[in-house]
Amino acid sequence: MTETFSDWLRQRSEPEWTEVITHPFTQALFDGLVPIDSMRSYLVQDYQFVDDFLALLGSGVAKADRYASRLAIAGSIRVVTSEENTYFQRAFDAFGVGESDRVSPELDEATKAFRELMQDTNARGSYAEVLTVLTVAEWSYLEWAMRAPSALPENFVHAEWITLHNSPDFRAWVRWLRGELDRVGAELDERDRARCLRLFQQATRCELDFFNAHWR
Ligand SMILES: Cc1ncc(C[n+]2csc(CCO)c2C)c(N)n1
Repeated sequence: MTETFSDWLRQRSEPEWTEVITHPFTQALFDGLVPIDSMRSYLVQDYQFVDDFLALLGSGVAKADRYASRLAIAGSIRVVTSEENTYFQRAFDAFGVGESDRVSPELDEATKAFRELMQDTNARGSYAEVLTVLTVAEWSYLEWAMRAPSALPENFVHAEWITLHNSPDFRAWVRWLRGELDRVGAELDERDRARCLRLFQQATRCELDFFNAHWR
């Protein structure tokens, strides 16, 4: 078989997958044309998303079947809690986002749905299922960001949101994540593969709804 498990999952998540990675929000981001209010609310909601994402990475560390995998996931936790966190703080400072919107904003339906999916997977999911949800979130972001032109928008809030997601380090992390999902997926029986597919499709739908919530 030449088709990998991650390719198999993605192909069965069309057309939503392609709608995510070519979303008009991302095109407007490249052109520096996302209105300030949309970018602000998107990042306020995304910061809440990142909280559960971080918990899910912790679940991956706990559930991994070998030390090398725990180390790789722990390395990504370091990025989310350092570079990525300072980006949010600087963007919030630039937009004048107050404390309550940083810590406990009212959540959009799309944010709630995504958080529930991550929390359920954290509480009940196998290692393969945790990897599935992590892979959708990271791979889809890499794929839209790889479509960016070399000339970046002027505003750092827009420009860094692109470069965070297409840097060589981020590419290497996504490559590792897919390879890990392929490795673990190869051992699964048909029923467990089908469970991963359902989750992959659900997470892709959540990504699409998340962009849509901030786009007109
Ligand atoms: C809705 C939504 N989906 C995916 C990501 C991507 N993402 C989530 S946490 C993180 C840092 C991990 O290295 C990245 C890139 C996002 N930000 N928002």
